[in-house]
Amino acid sequence: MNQKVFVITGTAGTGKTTIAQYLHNQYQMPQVITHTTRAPRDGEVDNRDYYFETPASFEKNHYLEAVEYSGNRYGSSREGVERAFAKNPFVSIVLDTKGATTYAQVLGDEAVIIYLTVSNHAVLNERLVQRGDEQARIAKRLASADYVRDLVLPADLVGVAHVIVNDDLTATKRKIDELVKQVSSQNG
Ligand SMILES: Nc1ncnc2c1ncn2[C@@H]1O[C@H](COP(=O)(O)OP(=O)(O)OP(=O)(O)O)[C@@H](O)[C@H]1O
Ligand SMILES: Nc1nc2c(ncn2[C@@H]2O[C@H](COP(=O)(O)O)[C@@H](O)[C@H]2O)c(=O)[nH]1
Repeated sequence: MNQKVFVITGTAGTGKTTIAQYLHNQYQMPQVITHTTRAPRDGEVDNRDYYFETPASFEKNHYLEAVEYSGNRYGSSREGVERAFAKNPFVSIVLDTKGATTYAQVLGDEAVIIYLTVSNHAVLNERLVQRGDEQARIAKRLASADYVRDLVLPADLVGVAHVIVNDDLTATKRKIDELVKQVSSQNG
């Protein structure tokens, strides 16, 4: 079976992590763990949610792509991708739209890009509050140029990304099921 990486992208609160967890629970797809210099949120665990790095340790990995997002560094290392592929031919990764664009360019058909969005952007703030994020962090995130950029599908991903409006989680999961079925059936 050919390898595929399901790249889940979209702005903050659109449900990227939720869908990566669904792909893991429903389809046993491991998530590529990426590296970040941001501090862990409550409940986040090193080596599971991220490889949490210092600015110095961040430099030591071999990145397929790396970005700065809302004042912190993030990167997906070749080592992290290989670790996930060692477990399963289908894996997922959660990236900002800049990283998703790089994956589409570098991996071509091996990357299945999913762009999540919502009908009303106002719900994103509410979702981050419900998730338990600190108000100051939410305000910084929503004011960042990266958050605003990711509210719109980048031109390079038009016609490439599968766009899913995640207003209703049950409906979103059904669309993900259809996509996994389609990719599996085309993957001799
Ligand atoms: N369709 C939905 N309706 C209501 N709440 C949702 C929906 N999808 C996800 N959520 C909730 O919204 C919150 C944000 O979701 P999640 O953490 O998956 O977003 P994210 O895109 O990974 O955000 P970030 O980029 O900030 O990490 C979570 O509490 C999640 O349970
Ligand atoms: N281009 C990359 N983007 C990444 C990577 N790891 C995570 N992310 C994205 O960063 C933002 C912020 O994440 P958060 O956990 O602080 O909310 C979000 O869009 C993630 O998808 C990466 O390695 N490369």
